[in-house]
Amino acid sequence: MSEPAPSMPLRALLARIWREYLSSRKGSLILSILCAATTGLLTAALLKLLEPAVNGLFLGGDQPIVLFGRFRFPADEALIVIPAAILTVAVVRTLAALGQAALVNRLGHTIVGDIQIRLFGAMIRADLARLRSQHSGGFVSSVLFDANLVREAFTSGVVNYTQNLLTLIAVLIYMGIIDWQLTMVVLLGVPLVALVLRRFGRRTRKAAVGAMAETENLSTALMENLDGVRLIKIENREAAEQDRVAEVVARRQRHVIKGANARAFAGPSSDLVAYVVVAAVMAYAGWRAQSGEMTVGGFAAFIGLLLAAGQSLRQVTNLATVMSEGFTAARRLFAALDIEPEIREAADAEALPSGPVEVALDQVSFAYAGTDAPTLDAVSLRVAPGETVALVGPSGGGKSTILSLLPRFYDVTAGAVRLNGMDIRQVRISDLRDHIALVTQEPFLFDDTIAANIAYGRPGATQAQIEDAARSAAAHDFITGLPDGYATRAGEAGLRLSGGQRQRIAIARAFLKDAPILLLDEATSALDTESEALVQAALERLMEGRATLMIAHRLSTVRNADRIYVIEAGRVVEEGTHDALVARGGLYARLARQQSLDGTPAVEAVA
Ligand SMILES: Nc1ncnc2c1ncn2[C@@H]1O[C@H](COP(=O)(O)OP(=O)(O)OP(=O)(O)O)[C@@H](O)[C@H]1O
Repeated sequence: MSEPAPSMPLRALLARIWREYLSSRKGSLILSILCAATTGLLTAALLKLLEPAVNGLFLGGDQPIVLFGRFRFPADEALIVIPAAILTVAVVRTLAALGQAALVNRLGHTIVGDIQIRLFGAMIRADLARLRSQHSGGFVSSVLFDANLVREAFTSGVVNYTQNLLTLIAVLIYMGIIDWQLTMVVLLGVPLVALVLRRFGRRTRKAAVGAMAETENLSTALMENLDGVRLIKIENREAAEQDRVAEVVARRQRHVIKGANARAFAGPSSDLVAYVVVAAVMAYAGWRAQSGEMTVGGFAAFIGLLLAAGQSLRQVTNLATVMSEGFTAARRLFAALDIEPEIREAADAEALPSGPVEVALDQVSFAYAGTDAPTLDAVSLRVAPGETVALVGPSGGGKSTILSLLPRFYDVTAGAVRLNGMDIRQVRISDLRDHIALVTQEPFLFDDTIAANIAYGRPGATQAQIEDAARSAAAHDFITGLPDGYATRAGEAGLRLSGGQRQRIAIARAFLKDAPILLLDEATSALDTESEALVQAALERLMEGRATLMIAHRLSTVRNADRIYVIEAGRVVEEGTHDALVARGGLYARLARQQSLDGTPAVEAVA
């Protein structure tokens, strides 16, 4: 495992980026760096041509023209040779620049795609506990924004950096060739420019960190508002929510503006220093030209090169800030990618053979992370194949928690959940989940066709199998009445489907999955009486032959259960059939009386 990403030193960070994202694309990367290097060197070469151009074209004379210190031409060919040389260098430079752009764009965007896919993979495989503790806005802003910052840093950043750094080096070398003493004067100005830019660079980085955090807050606020839109409307809180979002936008803006200003001010400030250097060079060069130690062409080329040096230095420092933004984003991304799920498959996990399954909780205790008191305390229960077992009891007692332990959404803290006697931590996770169908109070439908929603757990199912499942779930008739039947998109229809219809689609999904264990989490409690009757009948067909564990608040739905466990404050306080528990006169009998199931009139409803 790599070291924790947020504190990862730069070298380790670069090594990891190289290993995971760049090494497999070595070819493209090297080619783009070569193109960048060519562009950089030829930019300097174009400026260097100013020297023979001015000397050969304007000052004339019989001196032969020397290009790049080695190609000699007679003086009378100057009018042809110099433009031809400029054109040749310019064309090659343009081709290299185009190649660089195309390669960098492709490389960069493939890397972004890679990061986004990995982030999504990490998110969807993360423990439920972690997903619950973090708002989805954070994941969204990582996937959409942070990944792009990394792209900027490691493609355009690295490649443009190389280009400008090489231009800078080549320009300084050419300057040195023209006049080394003058070049020394220039070099005195470099640390000054670097100092100015560093100062602004630090401000940019700080702003980037702040902006990233606020981008996360903004996506969280947006998603929260969309999720809670009904509540917002019913409470007339639109304006208040807009103000809340405006605050986040303003906070983010402050960071973004600070960063943009730091970046924008860095240029002109370093330009000022550069012009001070140019002024000094002018004075010194003029003095040297007067004493005949420098040609006019040399002087012109020198000034051209000097301006180019300033430009490249500015770019290099600008890119340094882009890269540091990228590093910050990469550290955040790696930190997110590095969190290992705690629910892991044992190395020697075994397959779970298909067929009927007996479920048993054996002295199970459980505490949610970060809570002191255990949520479940030594709970034991069992469900044989074909049996229906109900969990009832006061709100917050731990019934839903028991259901979450079966598919290993959470792992027990003590005791064991067993299937046919096998501890579920010794079973392959995919096998375990293949054996369980879950129907909840508010079934989730994807924005896909009704058919695809039913077949979600069995992607290879045929249309006939899907329709069979829908018939068993009493859903076929209403589905065929939809505009496009089974091909109707649930996203569009989702809003039109009633709670009972959505529930029956979920039941059809469970029929098709045909798992031996069925978990029902208040599957009928959100329905009206008529829908409830339809759904209840479908559920009863679904329960046949399976080990069913159901939670119900309305005791009318559990009176036919083979066994009822009454859960209070994380413990099983009573166990038995409806009649036996009513006769016992304990908590269940009290709940039954409140719901007038024992023949006496209702006193109060149970929450
Ligand atoms: N993700 C979680 N993190 C921390 N505590 C939790 C979490 N989920 C539930 N709890 C706590 O665990 C206890 C049991 O909750 P659980 O949802 O299992 O009860 P329940 O019997 O199903 O309640 P209800 O009938 O109201 O659905 C409650 O005190 C609840 O606050």
